[in-house]
Amino acid sequence: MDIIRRSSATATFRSLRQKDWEKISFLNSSNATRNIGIIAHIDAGKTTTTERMLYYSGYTRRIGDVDDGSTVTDFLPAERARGITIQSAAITFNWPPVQGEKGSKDIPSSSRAPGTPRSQTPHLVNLIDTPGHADFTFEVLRSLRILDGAVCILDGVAGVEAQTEKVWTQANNYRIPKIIYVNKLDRDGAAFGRTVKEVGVRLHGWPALCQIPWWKDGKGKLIGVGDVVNLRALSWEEGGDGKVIKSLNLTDVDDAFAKEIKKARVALIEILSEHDDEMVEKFLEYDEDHLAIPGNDLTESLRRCVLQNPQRIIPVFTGASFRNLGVQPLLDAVLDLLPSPEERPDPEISMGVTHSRLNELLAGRLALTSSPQSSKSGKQKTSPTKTQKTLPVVSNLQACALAFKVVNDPRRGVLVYVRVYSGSIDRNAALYNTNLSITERAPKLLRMYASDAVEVDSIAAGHIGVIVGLKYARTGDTLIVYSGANPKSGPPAPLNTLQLRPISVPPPVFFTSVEPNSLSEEKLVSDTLGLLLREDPSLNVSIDSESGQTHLAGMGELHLEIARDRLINDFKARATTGKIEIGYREAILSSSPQITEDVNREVAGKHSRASCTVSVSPLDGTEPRVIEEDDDSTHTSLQVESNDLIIHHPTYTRSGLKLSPDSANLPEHLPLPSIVTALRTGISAALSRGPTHGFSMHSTLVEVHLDPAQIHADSTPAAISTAVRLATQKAVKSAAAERGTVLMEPVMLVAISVNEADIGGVAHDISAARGGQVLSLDGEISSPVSPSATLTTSTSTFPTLHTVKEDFPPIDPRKIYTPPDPFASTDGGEDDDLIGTGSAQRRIVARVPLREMVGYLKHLRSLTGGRGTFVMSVEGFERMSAQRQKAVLKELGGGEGW
Ligand SMILES: Nc1nc2c(ncn2[C@@H]2O[C@H](COP(=O)(O)OP(=O)(O)OP(=O)(O)O)[C@@H](O)[C@H]2O)c(=O)[nH]1
Repeated sequence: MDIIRRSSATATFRSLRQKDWEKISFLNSSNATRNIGIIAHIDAGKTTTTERMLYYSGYTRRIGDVDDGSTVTDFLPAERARGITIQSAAITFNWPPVQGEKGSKDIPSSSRAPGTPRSQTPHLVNLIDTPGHADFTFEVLRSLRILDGAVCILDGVAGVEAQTEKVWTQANNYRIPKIIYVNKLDRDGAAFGRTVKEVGVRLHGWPALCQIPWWKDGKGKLIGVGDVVNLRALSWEEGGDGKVIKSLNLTDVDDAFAKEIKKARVALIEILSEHDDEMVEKFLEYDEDHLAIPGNDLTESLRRCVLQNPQRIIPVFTGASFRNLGVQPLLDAVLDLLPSPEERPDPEISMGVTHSRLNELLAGRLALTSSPQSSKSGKQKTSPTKTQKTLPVVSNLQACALAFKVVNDPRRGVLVYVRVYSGSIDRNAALYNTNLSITERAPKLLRMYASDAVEVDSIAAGHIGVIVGLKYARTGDTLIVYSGANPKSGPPAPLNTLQLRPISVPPPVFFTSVEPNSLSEEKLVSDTLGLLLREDPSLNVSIDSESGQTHLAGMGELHLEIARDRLINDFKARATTGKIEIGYREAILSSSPQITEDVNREVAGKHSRASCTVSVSPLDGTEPRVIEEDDDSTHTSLQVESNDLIIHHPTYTRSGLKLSPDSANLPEHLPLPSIVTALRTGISAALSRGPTHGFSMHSTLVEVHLDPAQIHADSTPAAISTAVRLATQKAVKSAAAERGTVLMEPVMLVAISVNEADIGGVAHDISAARGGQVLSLDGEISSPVSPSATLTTSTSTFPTLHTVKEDFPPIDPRKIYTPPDPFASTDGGEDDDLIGTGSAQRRIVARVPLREMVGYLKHLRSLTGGRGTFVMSVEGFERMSAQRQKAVLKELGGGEGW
């Protein structure tokens, strides 16, 4: 029997000083780095597992506990109070632990002996802990896009839950290699086998069991795991901190367990051979002896399979983090099986209408292809390639990074977490923000260990770090360093529009009012709201032009509750917030004539004037959302939330060139891009309040006809915004006077998991009592979206529910090997049948108006004896019937608006 001590015994990671860090230079190489996320259903044990990772890697001296609020990663007061993770915490540690302090000779070498796994040499792990609650899906998404790999934690009692499926699908969309950790196997009712079969059926991949649970005498007490890859058993001392692991040969464990490990080994080789030719060769090389192939060959084969796209093999590990059992081998698996930044696909970029890949750009091989878009006339046009001739020197592009998270730290100020994709960001570098078109300096750079930090001089490609001192950068912004750029005007076009993997922000569906308690509080409240928006772009702040009231809108009730908590408890803003309500939208039904509005007035002692001509018309949901354009187009199209905006500038190209020497000039201080920004601001304000009920406008096409003669030498952006706002308001009113407006309501795509016995009652309740439309039972979409529905915004965050079948053919659970479950009431065969037919647990997918889903969890629980769960995301907005509209208006106060 061997004792394995894969945890820090002497030095803590934190105790390494800056100069020691520099000495461990291999840790800075990106192939010794893992940027990993932990994804799972709420309460599966992400935070509990992360705390153990920090402890075993030597970063913490005691294990934090979710239940007594002492964890490192859930560090927001609101998170600690609720025991859930709200904000992704990015933390860095190394694994296996660096044992030497002060850069001594104890620091191991980076070189790996042939035939040994990667986990034998120290790596730098950047771990992103993502929230599990559905309201924070956006938070999960923006973390996902910077990850190179993910560990998906499952609750071994509950199995694969609805939220897990959703996040898994999202991770598939980003092509993120994943491994699974089945947690909580110490609990009564733990069902490893059933969970593994659910992985196959619901996550559409073949589970490759790298470990199986070791139950004492085959009964329900978990004492360790069987290591299928290395043919050994690992045990942890009961009640200990888990640092010491005993490794036993198969001859030293009871026969039944040894036999099961061998059975699992055969199954593992079989499944790998189906997906990896090299494994077939190994199998033949070792005379078709499943037990003779060395463990490291299996690890290499697993790695190749995990990196395949699409990923069909899902390595499975197991344990009980709360009992300090199973976490170190999981960390080894992160290094052994998940990719380094260098092994990831070239990141997607966009520059204006061009879509390409970052390394293509850097290598000067930019393929300038536009995303397929159609014109309003429906005609397809081939993509332009003209930008090539104007492409500036790319070798001056010294760094390209994505700000994936902004956090206001009470001690350090605003922290901007970045993932660097190329080059390196050095201290004091001038960062050009391509979303905001501004340059900011990066005065201080940090590497974060949850709430602790080490200052560094630079953050290199492949790494995650923090920039302190940026005043404007927001979550989701792309930051570039371009040598020789003028700090005012930024890098040359089109590099100044370079964006890394942009994600679309779903429309907020709930809102609340925020009222400062006194005039003197107004500034703090507005600054704090500004900061909340920098942190979380899925929040939205608007000011009702009539009542002057501030509205804070978000994705869900919990989302807004947390924002409210942050505002009042964390930032100590003195404000009163209203009830959380559904954010309906208002739409016009007919078009307006062209309306011109002149502004000619004194503002702050300065004379300013501008005119604008605007018309509006309804979008009926069948119109394409974006019209094709290139730098030579004589219009600019933009989207203002769910409304389209087209600015016609017949005498100028989109890039600001005058088409004929005879056409009127634009004033020098107002180039076309500044005018477009001013127009957008004014139109956005006008559309934030509908003419009849005061809800913001939806499905409106606003067309501005820009005549340079209307922009004068004394015009200002503010005057242009005001003129266009007034003109749009008048145009909307005129359209509403013709045929009125209609209310639109958010409609959710809902996935409900229930037991077989409850399916009829729940489906009936959805369609009869809640006006929902059942789309599928068990993931089979019976009918697409209702043809009568006016869905003008499709924002579903799990659209692949519709495509799962074609991407991944169904997996027959009878073909998945699993060891017996100690708590199983039926034998394995019957259980297989249950899972295969979906009789064990059924899933209903439906479209339901959000209004009918408020308080649904409680109702579902009562319908299903507490067993039903559901997830939902916004699918779009739909016009309401006259009857529903009447009911809603009555509820809101007699149809007089608010
Ligand atoms: N019995 C048992 N309980 C566990 C285990 N792991 C976690 N728990 C408990 O499960 C609950 C949820 O654990 P968390 O670690 O907060 O789960 P999470 O996935 O981070 O949850 P969110 O942050 O809300 O997304 C806590 O009460 C933990 O103590 C385990 O291995 N065994």
